[in-house]
Amino acid sequence: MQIVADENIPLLDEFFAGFGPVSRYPGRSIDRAAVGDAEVLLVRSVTRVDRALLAGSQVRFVGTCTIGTDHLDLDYFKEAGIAWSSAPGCNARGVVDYVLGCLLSLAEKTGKPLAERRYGVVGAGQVGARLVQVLRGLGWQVLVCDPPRQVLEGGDFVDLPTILRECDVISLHTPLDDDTRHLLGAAELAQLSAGSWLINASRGAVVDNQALLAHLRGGAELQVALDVWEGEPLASRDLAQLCHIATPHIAGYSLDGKLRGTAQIYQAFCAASDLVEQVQLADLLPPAWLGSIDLQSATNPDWALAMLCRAVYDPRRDDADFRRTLLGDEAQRRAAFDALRKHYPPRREIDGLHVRIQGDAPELAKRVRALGSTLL
Ligand SMILES: NC(=O)C1=CN([C@@H]2O[C@H](COP(=O)(O)OP(=O)(O)OC[C@H]3O[C@@H](n4cnc5c(N)ncnc54)[C@H](O)[C@@H]3O)[C@@H](O)[C@H]2O)C=CC1
Ligand SMILES: O=C(O)C(=O)[C@H](O)COP(=O)(O)O
Repeated sequence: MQIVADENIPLLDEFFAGFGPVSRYPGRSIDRAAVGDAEVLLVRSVTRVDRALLAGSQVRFVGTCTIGTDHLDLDYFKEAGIAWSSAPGCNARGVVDYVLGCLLSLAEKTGKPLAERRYGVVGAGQVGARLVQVLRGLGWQVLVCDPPRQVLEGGDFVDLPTILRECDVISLHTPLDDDTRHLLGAAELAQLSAGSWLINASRGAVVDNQALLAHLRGGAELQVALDVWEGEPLASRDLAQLCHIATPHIAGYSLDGKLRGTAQIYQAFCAASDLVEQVQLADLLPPAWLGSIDLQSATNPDWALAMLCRAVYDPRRDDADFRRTLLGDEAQRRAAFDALRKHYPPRREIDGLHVRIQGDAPELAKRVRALGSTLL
């Protein structure tokens, strides 16, 4: 069985070489010629997989080692009888860690205490629901907008206009589809109150980038963190320069998340092919890099929160790396966007931390638990 795969999928050999030869290509170069006689196609988010790519091919299974599926033509897969799988939730924690890092940085820039903000999470699936759990665990006020879940479950959801009106921090975590394309356009941006913060780590086109640029150029009092861009790998330089945090679509790039993505596709492929799984992610995942962290009971809880998050991940490093690439011409900027992603340094996840508190410190313990870290 021949397998064609994006070269940026980690652990390809460990999980897939047992099934047949694996040919690797840059994701944006996977075309009909590359697919050739392959029966299995393994991609990331940058390969559009549709009729144009697959019609007449031997491909019977498509796996995307990502959460998002907007690059897949699922209607065509159904029509053509092609089995497929994404990797739901694989890198959700990485995105939560990214948002936490953005919040810490925004709080420092603006001097606004995080506990006094009201958070609006738009899209409460694998990423959004985890984020809500962390924010509420910290004792912060959170409103949640998720119309599909609201229809199914009822419960404590609000609509988008309420989020725009009542929240001063908005974090977007919807898929990209016909309903969410430009979910935030000029009209919605105009409803944000002065001093708001906007974070988008979903897909670029969930926010109308031109409208956002015009809004910021018009002097809006809005702080923005963008990980995703319309037109990737070419991000708007003008927009990036007006953002407080600008990164090249790496929010979910934790090492654990990437490896989980491959493992989930392997599991889905085995299930679709009636094969018994032979490889376990637990045997391949490196051990935690930080031993336990000891905190004294007198430690300032807010300092501890920032220290624990940043001990694992700080998006300001990714922002700095990305910002240095913005001066190039368009071809250089496209290449740099992909290169930063291809050579992304490994990072772990905040909930992998083990923290010991010396003495009784309920506020400290609350923060450690809220982060999902283990309290020893
Ligand atoms: N920047 C990055 O590195 C990453 C980005 N993503 C993006 O984040 C998106 C969300 O990821 P997950 O939470 O894992 O997906 P998910 O599918 O688990 O959850 C999405 C949620 O959005 C809700 N939703 C759908 N339409 C909505 C609307 N119009 N308004 C509000 N909510 C709506 C759904 O009901 C669902 O609960 C992915 O589709 C992907 O595009 C995911 C991982 C990493
Ligand atoms: O999982 C998703 O969805 C994402 O957005 C991934 O972080 C995208 O990673 P690549 O597939 O673009 O490497």
